[in-house]
Amino acid sequence: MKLLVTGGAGYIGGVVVRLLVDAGHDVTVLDDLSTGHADVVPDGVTLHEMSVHDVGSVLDSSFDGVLHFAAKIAAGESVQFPERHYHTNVIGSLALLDAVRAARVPRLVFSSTAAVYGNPQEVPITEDAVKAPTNPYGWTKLSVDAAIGAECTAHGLGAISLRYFNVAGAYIPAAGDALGERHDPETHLIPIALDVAAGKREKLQLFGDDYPTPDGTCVRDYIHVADLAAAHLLALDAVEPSRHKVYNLGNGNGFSNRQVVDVVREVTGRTVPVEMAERRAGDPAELVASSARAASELGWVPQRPDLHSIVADAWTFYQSRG
Ligand SMILES: NC(=O)c1ccc[n+]([C@@H]2O[C@H](COP(=O)([O-])OP(=O)(O)OC[C@H]3O[C@@H](n4cnc5c(N)ncnc54)[C@H](O)[C@@H]3O)[C@@H](O)[C@H]2O)c1
Ligand SMILES: O=c1ccn([C@@H]2O[C@H](COP(=O)(O)OP(=O)(O)O[C@H]3O[C@H](CO)[C@@H](O)[C@H](O)[C@H]3O)[C@@H](O)[C@H]2O)c(=O)[nH]1
Repeated sequence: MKLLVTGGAGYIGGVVVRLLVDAGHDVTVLDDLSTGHADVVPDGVTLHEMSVHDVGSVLDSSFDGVLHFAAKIAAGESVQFPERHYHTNVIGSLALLDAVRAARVPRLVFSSTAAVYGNPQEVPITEDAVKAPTNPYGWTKLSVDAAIGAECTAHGLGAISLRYFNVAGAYIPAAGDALGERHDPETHLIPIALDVAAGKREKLQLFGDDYPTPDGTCVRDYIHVADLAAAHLLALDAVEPSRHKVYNLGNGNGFSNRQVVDVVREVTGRTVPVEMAERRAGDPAELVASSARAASELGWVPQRPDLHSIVADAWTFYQSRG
């Protein structure tokens, strides 16, 4: 298939691009490089360095599908600067839908998120659970999911929203460069804890220990970036015209922030000094996925569900970067 990948120079999009190219697809990347890196895009893949707001100048009827990763991603930032998230995630995605409609592109795979659920009434969270985001980031993704659903009904688009839980680890291929998280500034728990383990930061601040969880810190479900990326290829094949399908992607195992730090200590063999800090505004207490629907309908089976292997791959990548 001829595919456009927005955000394909980013952490997750970059791994998906690699898998798509390996599977023989003809891939084009659109990315403004605001958080991504041009060197992630493989040789032979065209990179349009531009904003998703201008995607109409790139997309034409020769494309068979779009995978839409380009977004602002940090939930905490979205509380402080909601306008950034609405501008990129909502207005940018609406520009994409306009371009998809104009060019009659038949397939869309969208990066949605566990953040659409907010504080769940039950865990694990199924796709039918109540959606009550606790931060603007989650609201932007929920509103785009709704816009995509309406687009499919009205105009025949076939789309899949993949609701990722916490993506972590690195893609370590047998040949070629490894791909991992390179956000600047970094906001995610695991790469920050690795920075501390490596001595690049003095200590890790843990945001809140008074949540209604077993040890008081937030609980998340970590999914290996390579497992997550594999789901996108399955999704491309599962798209059906005029339908919008939604799948949660996680391992179904919750780890508290303290437990994550313990795993980082075990994997690295280093000390990770921790300092308790205030809650980070907008954080839900617990996000753990039921991915039963993705298993039964997409045939998706994570190959690296163990948090130790996820952190070990992140650490291998971290060390490879010196
Ligand atoms: N990382 C996670 O744990 C996680 C979890 C759930 C959902 N997601 C979603 O997955 C997607 C990818 O996340 P990621 O972790 O790879 O983040 P990332 O920041 O590494 O990648 C996002 C990419 O989009 C690009 N981009 C941002 N704004 C753009 C714009 N206006 N126009 C064009 N390109 C733009 C960036 O340069 C970057 O390359 C996002 O949509 C995010 O919301 C991520
Ligand atoms: O220095 C830090 C960084 C994070 N945390 C905590 O660690 C947990 C996980 O935070 P983080 O790694 O920032 O991820 P989330 O805020 O859970 O969000 C990620 O996972 C969501 C899906 O669950 C995605 O939608 C988001 O895009 C992605 O950033 C939260 O309780 C944070 O408060 C700390 O305590 N200290």
